[in-house]
Amino acid sequence: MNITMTERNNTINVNLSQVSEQSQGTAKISVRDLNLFYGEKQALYSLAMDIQEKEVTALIGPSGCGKSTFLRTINRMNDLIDGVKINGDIIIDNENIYESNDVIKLRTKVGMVFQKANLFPMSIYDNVAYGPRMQGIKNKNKLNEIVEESLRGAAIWDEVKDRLKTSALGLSGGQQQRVCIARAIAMKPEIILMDEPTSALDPISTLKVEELIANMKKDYTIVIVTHNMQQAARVSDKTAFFLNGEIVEYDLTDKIFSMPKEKRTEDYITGRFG
Ligand SMILES: Nc1ncnc2c1ncn2[C@@H]1O[C@H](COP(=O)(O)OP(=O)(O)OP(=O)(O)O)[C@@H](O)[C@H]1O
Repeated sequence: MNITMTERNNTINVNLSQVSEQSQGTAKISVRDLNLFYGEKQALYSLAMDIQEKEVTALIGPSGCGKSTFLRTINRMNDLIDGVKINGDIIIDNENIYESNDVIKLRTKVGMVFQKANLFPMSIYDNVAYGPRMQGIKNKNKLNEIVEESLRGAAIWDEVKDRLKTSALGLSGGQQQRVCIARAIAMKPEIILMDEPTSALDPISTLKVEELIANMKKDYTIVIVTHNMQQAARVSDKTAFFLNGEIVEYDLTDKIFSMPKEKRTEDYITGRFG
């Protein structure tokens, strides 16, 4: 850590009082004084937030403000980038993920869905069964069960059940994205990170994915980056507004969109910049 204990305790006290207003349910993810540097360039500044269990939390803000960078810290995807330095804490279920070396376990618990569907050039079935097979599950009936359950969970079973053995790349973009969600679900995660999951989709597919997200929150804690403010308003319980690597405001989505406390939030959501 780059900061002394005294400074650090002060920071934590300030941050805890900031987040206490937002905390209502159980925090699944607690972020404390999180800073991230790409080489010399700082991209995240002293972030603090509690993300509640089985809620949808949206991250909004203009391009380059650090939303995706922050999202990737939650399953340590930034560790794969050269020259990244991170300090501060992310606590998931009472465990500081940056103090544990079990990144595989973390990424099983914290699944991710990307902007563009990134299915493997293999069948729909094999795409969804890929992760469970890598975890050592070989039993055919068990795999069948996981594949069906995951595709149902991603609201795409009925559309693909008769073509499970055909190439996943033959599906439409919206269907591929729901198979990506099924692939994430197949790993039985508790948290699902979504980085602009509908930005490459048409409006109808977007609505399907949004409905899916709304249904999924009974089972999962979801954190979603979106550029689409209507989408944040439609799908999320809480919204964090990012600007220049900082969280300007984090609150109930209804409040952020109807009565933001900060002028900068208001300017952004009313389209004055970004
Ligand atoms: N791999 C990287 N190496 C160096 N700098 C990076 C890297 N990835 C992101 N950055 C920088 O970090 C800052 C935050 O980027 P990030 O992609 O997290 O923002 P964002 O809010 O998700 O943007 P967008 O909405 O455009 O996706 C930007 O200045 C970006 O240029």
